[in-house]
Amino acid sequence: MKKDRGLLIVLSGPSGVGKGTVCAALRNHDTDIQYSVSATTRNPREGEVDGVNYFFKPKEEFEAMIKNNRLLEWAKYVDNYYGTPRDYVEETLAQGKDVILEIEVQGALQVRESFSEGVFIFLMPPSLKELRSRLQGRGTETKDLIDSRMTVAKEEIEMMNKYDYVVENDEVELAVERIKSIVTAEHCKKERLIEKYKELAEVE
Ligand SMILES: Nc1ncnc2c1ncn2[C@@H]1O[C@H](COP(=O)(O)OP(=O)(O)OP(=O)(O)O)[C@@H](O)[C@H]1O
Ligand SMILES: Nc1nc2c(ncn2[C@@H]2O[C@H](COP(=O)(O)O)[C@@H](O)[C@H]2O)c(=O)[nH]1
Repeated sequence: MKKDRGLLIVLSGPSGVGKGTVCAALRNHDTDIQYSVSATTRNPREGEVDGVNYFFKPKEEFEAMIKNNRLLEWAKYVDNYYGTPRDYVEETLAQGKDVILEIEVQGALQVRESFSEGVFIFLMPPSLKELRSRLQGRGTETKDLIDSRMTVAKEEIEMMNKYDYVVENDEVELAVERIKSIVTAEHCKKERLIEKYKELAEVE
């Protein structure tokens, strides 16, 4: 029997809302979701590992990836490039496995053009004050960079109506449960199942 394609899940939300934290918690649940590793030109943070957190690339190499169509989407975000390697996503979906992309809004809108059947989730902070406090608490950016990220955050929040679902990340485990429920519901959508059960509907 032909294997169904996996579901493409796009998780966006302002920097510091907790996308990485929620995805890390989701990995502790038995979901079989695969995680795409992005490429970026930004410098690694303390503890980040090349090939695990990101593929860290020099600008020229990233631009070559764009030119050679090796990215499913890419965007410039606060002075650095970020992008999703195409092959991993396409191969994993073709194997019937779900893939999650943790990306900002410009990239998500590009993905929407080629994967309209994907599920697009926007993670929301309880408030802007809490968002700033999470960014400050993470301690990975200077005050100026936090200000730049907060400016982009407000623009991104204005785009939440472009998404299929909005999930508040008030508590990590609650956000994880909400995302798991969305994924389960998407798997039960009739558009995904009509083809699979077509034969059962035929009269004997
Ligand atoms: N529900 C939550 N309550 C309190 N703190 C949280 C919550 N979720 C995440 N955090 C904290 O907020 C900070 C930012 O989280 P995280 O790095 O996961 O955000 P992000 O959205 O992935 O950011 P970026 O887009 O910059 O990669 C971290 O210090 C994390 O521990
Ligand atoms: N369009 C894309 N955005 C991405 C990708 N990988 C990460 N991101 C987003 O960039 C910002 C900043 O990330 P940080 O690690 O420097 O804090 C954040 O919103 C990420 O979600 C990608 O492949 N494409």
